[in-house]
This record gives sequence, structure tokens and C-alpha cells, in this order.
Amino acid sequence: MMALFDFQLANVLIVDDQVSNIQLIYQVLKDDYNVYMARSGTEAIDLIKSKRPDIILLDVYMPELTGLELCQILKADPYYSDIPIIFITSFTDPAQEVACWEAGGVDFVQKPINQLTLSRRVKAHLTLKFQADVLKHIANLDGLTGIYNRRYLDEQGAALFCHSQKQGEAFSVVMFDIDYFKGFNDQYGHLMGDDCLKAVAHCIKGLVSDEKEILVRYGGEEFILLISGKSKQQVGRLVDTICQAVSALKIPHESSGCSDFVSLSAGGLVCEHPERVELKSLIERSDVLLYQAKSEGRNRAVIESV
Ligand SMILES: Nc1nc2c(ncn2[C@@H]2O[C@H](COP(=O)(O)OP(=O)(O)OP(=O)(O)O)[C@@H](O)[C@H]2O)c(=O)[nH]1
Repeated sequence: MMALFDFQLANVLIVDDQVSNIQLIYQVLKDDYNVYMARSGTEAIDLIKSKRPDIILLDVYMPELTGLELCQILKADPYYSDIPIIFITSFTDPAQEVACWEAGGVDFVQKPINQLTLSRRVKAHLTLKFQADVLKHIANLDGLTGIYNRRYLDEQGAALFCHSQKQGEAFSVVMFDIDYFKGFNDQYGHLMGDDCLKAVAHCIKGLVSDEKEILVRYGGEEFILLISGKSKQQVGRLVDTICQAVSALKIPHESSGCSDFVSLSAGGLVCEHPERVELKSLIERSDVLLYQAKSEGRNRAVIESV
């Protein structure tokens, strides 16, 4: 049977101030995973940012930043909170065990380390983590078009917006809507309507970059694109490219009052200083601009900056 997850791609981080402990754990795991090692909490934070480990094996007692403190820091950060942390402990005091659970650890391995227990625990928690990742991914996708859904917008849109605010980069919200889509459904039927939605979503997605742009299906025939770090001119060019690409699909639309083919209207707001506003208000204002594009004749984009 084919393995469901490729464990060899898993990144495992060992954090311990004692080289001998690191070496012992490394020997147990090195053939099965990508193993990274840190000798202090601060070194670990750098590796966590650059390698984004799938699991962390963390010594409880370390000078400066302790394992408990590092665990608390990671659990408080939504970006890292889902990384499972297994504490490597030598304590016998139940109160310290409680402190590890309260800090957010998922499990313990006692020193002296039993190698089989260590490797089984790591495998078990990696399996749970990968299963959770898959479920989360599926929950964030729109069932019809396969692009992200509104739930993803709520989670990751906020994260991208926050990133722009911190970096002081422009942030834009663009709303797209298929013109006269009710007429399309009435004329060609809902199944053809579904195919049209899929084709349009696929077309837009192909023009969007993954890193600093988020595309979601917002409602029935509405899509939202969030863009970080682009000027009004750049956003205008991207929106034109998207609208032209959808028209170039040449999906016949006899009930359209503005084109022979399926077309888009778009409303976009480019915010030069996102630190002064809320994402919700940008979405509302881009909706007003979309409405303006509709009332000015459809098959067009209205882009403004604030
Ligand atoms: N086939 C299909 N149709 C959908 C889906 N979701 C929403 N719709 C349809 O999309 C249509 C949206 O219609 P309206 O909101 O009146 O907008 P419109 O006809 O596009 O008019 P304008 O936006 O003003 O150009 C409705 O007929 C919905 O039934 C879907 O998943 N599949």
C-alpha cells in the first residue's frame, strides 16, 4: 500500500543545550526525517522561522530561554501554534510535568531516552499533524471551483493584511463578479453555470501569485483577490489582465447585456497605509466600487486608492 505521507520530507527540530543529548536523538531520527538541531532557545527560533519544523523535540531546562518559555512563545503565535512539541525531560516532580502540559506540549519522552519510544512517539505525532494539515487544507477549499473559500479569507486574509501593516506595504482588495450570471444560468442551465464558474476561477488563479496574493470564492459568482505590496498602477494592470483573460475564454453568453461572452466587473481599492484601517472596511469599500463598475455598464474595473 502506498504511504499516505512522505515522512522523509518532515522537518524535525531538536533543541537541547547538551550536545550529547542532541547527538543521541539525531542518531535515532536521522534516517527517517530532515533533522535540524539548535543548542539554545534563540537559535531554535531562527531555525523555526527558516525551516518551519513539523515537530519539535524540546529540552525543558536550558539557560536563558527555557524549553517551557519557548513552548509558550510558539503556542501564542498563530503562525507556529500548530507545531507539536514533545518535551525531553528528566524530572520526577509531578508539578513540572503539569507545567509542561500547561505550556502546550503534546507529549514527553523521559531521559534516559528509550530509542524505540522516541521514534514511535515522533512518528505518531507527525502522523496526527499531517492528518490535521490535510483536513485543514480541505476545509479551506471551495468544493466547486477548488480555489480557497471564505473561511480561508477570514484566517489567512487577516494574516496577509497584518503582514502588510507590519511591513508598511500597500494592501489591496479587489472584488470580481461575473456579469449577468443569473441570465447565464437561466439560458444554459445550472450545470453549465457551474462549469463557467470553474473555468473563470481557474483562469483567475492562473494569473495570481501564491506568495503575496490570496484569491477566494467569496460568494456565488463573486471572487475576492487580496494583494500585498503592489502599487495602484500594478494592481490596475493585474486586474485588466484578469478581466481580459476571462473575456478571452470566449464562453458564449447570449443573455449578457454587455458582451457576447462571459465577462467580469471588478471593484478594487488600493490602500497605501493599511496600518490606519481595518480589512473589513476595505472589503466593504471595494464592494461599493464593484457596484459602481456594474452601474457604469459592467465588463469594466473601477480601481481607486486611499
Ligand atoms: N450555477 C451556479 N450558479 C450560482 C452558484 N452560486 C450562485 N449562483 C447564481 O448566480 C446568480 C447571481 O445572480 P445575481 O446576483 O442576480 O447577479 P447577476 O445576474 O450576475 O447580475 P449582475 O451581477 O448585476 O451582472 C444567481 O442566479 C445564483 O443562482 C453556483 O454555485 N452555481
